[in-house]
Amino acid sequence: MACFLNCVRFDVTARLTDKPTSKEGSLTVSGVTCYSWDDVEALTSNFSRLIGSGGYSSIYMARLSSSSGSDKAALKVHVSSHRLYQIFRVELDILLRLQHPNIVKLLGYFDDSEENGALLLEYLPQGNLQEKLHKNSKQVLPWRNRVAIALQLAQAIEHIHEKCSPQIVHGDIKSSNVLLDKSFNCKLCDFGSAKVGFSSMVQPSTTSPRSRQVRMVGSPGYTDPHYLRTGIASKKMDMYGFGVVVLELVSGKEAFSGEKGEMLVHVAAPLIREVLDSSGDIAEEKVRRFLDPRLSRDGLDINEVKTMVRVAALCLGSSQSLRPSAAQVAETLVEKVPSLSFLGCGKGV
Ligand SMILES: Nc1ncnc2c1ncn2[C@@H]1O[C@H](COP(=O)(O)OP(=O)(O)OP(=O)(O)O)[C@@H](O)[C@H]1O
Repeated sequence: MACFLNCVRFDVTARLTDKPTSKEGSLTVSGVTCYSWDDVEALTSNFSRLIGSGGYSSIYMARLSSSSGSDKAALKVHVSSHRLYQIFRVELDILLRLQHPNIVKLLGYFDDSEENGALLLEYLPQGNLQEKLHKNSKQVLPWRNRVAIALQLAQAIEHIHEKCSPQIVHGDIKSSNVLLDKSFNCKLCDFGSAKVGFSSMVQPSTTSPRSRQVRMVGSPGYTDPHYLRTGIASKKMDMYGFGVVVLELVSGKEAFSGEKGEMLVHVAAPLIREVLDSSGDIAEEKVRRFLDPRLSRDGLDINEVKTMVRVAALCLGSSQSLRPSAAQVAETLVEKVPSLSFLGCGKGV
């Protein structure tokens, strides 16, 4: 278990490239603990339970001892490589400065300063949104949770885009990067592709083809065509990914179906065009046809579904400058989706 040898203040305004001041033993800085590799092995009972995996990492169940017993946590171990170590550092540096109810909380980390790194994160028992929507057919995510997730994701994005300094572009908004707590609240995770700084547009920080290959290659079905053309990351690229997630929430369809070789943005293209070409009004019958057939129609307000489709369409527009900001999206949802009143933020019916 971690032993607390020291306690120092960590300057959260320090440059993102700054490293923590000590690697010897466990060190707690602003509530975040720096662990040794022995600690990591103990926390995960020697990596005995894998709970998730991604392109660059494996995620293991961890247990932290507390006064009431042991609390669950998730340990994200990055693939050991000098090249991929940079991705770990980006994610660590960003999570060290982010605190938001809808962003996954960093509890601790291991860093050998060369090629190995691991992040200890709060454990989210409902897993990721992609699995919840597309892989678990028995438990259908109710409509009000879907709109709540859309709002909370918009608020998380608004936080990184507007409310922290320096500002952050996430760079990989997708449903598998939205984790869910026991009440299905959204927690945005995976900041390994993020870009930091600048106001609205962020050039790739390195231009060598090798490093660009590692960073921000995008996920099928979610990548902004503007980014694919220019290689320039921007806040509006996050809004594009957000638009795809909203389409998934409404339709229950995957962003990219490997089986059909089909992208959701293409399936939804006629609907999106209709929203963008008209003043925003969409035929109810088309919206109903697009809606997830597993959702109960009882008491479902079709105007809320229209609002969600409209929001998605605006985020997916080809002109980046016309896409709404996360703050505008959050405002629209609060204004026009009465179901959100259960969160204490909607306008109510
Ligand atoms: N804190 C957590 N609690 C529960 N499950 C988690 C947690 N963090 C990650 N996971 C699971 O592991 C998966 C992969 O996590 P994450 O996206 O952070 O890894 P990655 O290697 O960065 O993935 P990517 O391929 O998207 O870059 C998540 O989709 C989720 O299912």
